[in-house]
Order: sequence, then C-alpha cells, then structure tokens
Amino acid sequence: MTTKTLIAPSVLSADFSRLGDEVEAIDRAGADWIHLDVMDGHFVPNITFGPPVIKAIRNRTKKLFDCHLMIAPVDAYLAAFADAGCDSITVHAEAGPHLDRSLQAIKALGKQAGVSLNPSTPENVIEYVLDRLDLVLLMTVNPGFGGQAFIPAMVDKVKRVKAMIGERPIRIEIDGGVSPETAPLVAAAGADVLIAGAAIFRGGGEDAYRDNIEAIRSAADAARRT
Ligand SMILES: O=C(CO)[C@@H](O)[C@H](O)COP(=O)(O)O
Repeated sequence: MTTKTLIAPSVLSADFSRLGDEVEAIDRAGADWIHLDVMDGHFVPNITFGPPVIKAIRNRTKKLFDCHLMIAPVDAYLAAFADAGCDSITVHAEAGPHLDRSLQAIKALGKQAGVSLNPSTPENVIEYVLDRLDLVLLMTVNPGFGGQAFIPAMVDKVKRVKAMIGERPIRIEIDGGVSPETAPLVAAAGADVLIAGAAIFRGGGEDAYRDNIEAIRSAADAARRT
C-alpha cells in the first residue's frame, strides 16, 4: 500500500524499567509507529502489560500507538485500550469468538482495526471481514516471545494476503524475526509495515536503535524496488 516501508519497533524488547525513555529514544531514532504487544498468559504463554502502562507512556511520543492484543476474550477490553491512547487495535482471528463483532467495535471506538493471524492459521479466515480492516498483521513466529526465528513459509502467506487485499487500503504488517536479512523477503512479497523487537533494541541506546531501524528499512526498501 505504501511506497516506503514503515518500521514499528516492538517495545517488548525494550528495557521496561525505563519504558518511557525507551519510547522517546525509538521515536527520535526514526520509528514510524510504536508497537505494543499486550499478552495475557492465556491466549499466549507470556504476560506483558495493559492499558495503565500504555496510558503512562502515551505522552512520551506523538507517533502512532499500534496495539497488538494477544488476549482472549478481547471485546470487553477494547474500550480500555482505546481510552489509553492506542491508535490502531489489532485482535487475533483465533481469539474469537466473533471476529466481525470485534472489528466493528474497534471502528465504533474511532480506531484503526487490525486482524492478526498465527503462523498456522490460513489466510482465508479474513475473506469476509476484509472491508472492515485497516491492517492485517501476519505473525512470522508463534506469538508470545521476542527473539524467535522467522518462519520462512510465511513469505508465501504474505503474497496470498496481498493478492486477497487487491486495491483495498489495507496495510500488511509483519511480526516476528524481522531483521535486515528477513526484511527483504517480506517486503518483496508485499509487506508495508515491519515490526521488530530484538533486531532494533540491541546495542543499548538511541544511536544503535537508529542504525538498526535504518538497516531494516533500507534492506526492505531495496527489495521493494527490485
Ligand atoms: O508479537 C510479538 C511476539 O508475540 C512480536 O512483536 C515480537 O515481539 C517481535 O519480536 P522480534 O521477533 O522482532 O524480537
């Protein structure tokens, strides 16, 4: 959809003891969006943070807060995440029970609506909700943890989703194992937004984050041009 690849650092790999400072650092380092991984210890085998933490860091940047809800059930919590300052809210198709209802609720809250698919979930589950979507987040690792290896079979899925979307203004986001080595694969297949945690939050500071963001972006943009 976009001509330039957008980079969304996942704060899952940030230093949580200095989360507000880390958000400011990735903002200054060139992040396009700030990716927030919310995990409940039920839908995924890890627990992170919820609306109070998001609200506490909201005033540290003006960049888009891209909220990825790995929680089930989800509908009862959508308003709290909207109120906390999330700009886009993505729910998992697998979290259920009613994906179409969840997407309608997100739009009614005035937020961008996204759906995420685990690696094993076929893309056809989004066929009948495409017209409610602003983004599709394709997991390229199994959700729950940062620093896992990219699953190469997902490149074909990116191509299939790109074809399904057609001319609709829906962004494809990629999440898991994104690095300068894997970014070209998904960018060439049709990805618009690359989420990365471990590959950005290494080196421990703003200058390293800037280099890491630029390395992913330039590798992706070069692949898009070829
Ligand atoms: O949603 C998730 C994990 O469930 C991701 O956002 C990861 O946090 C990406 O981390 P890296 O694989 O880039 O380290």
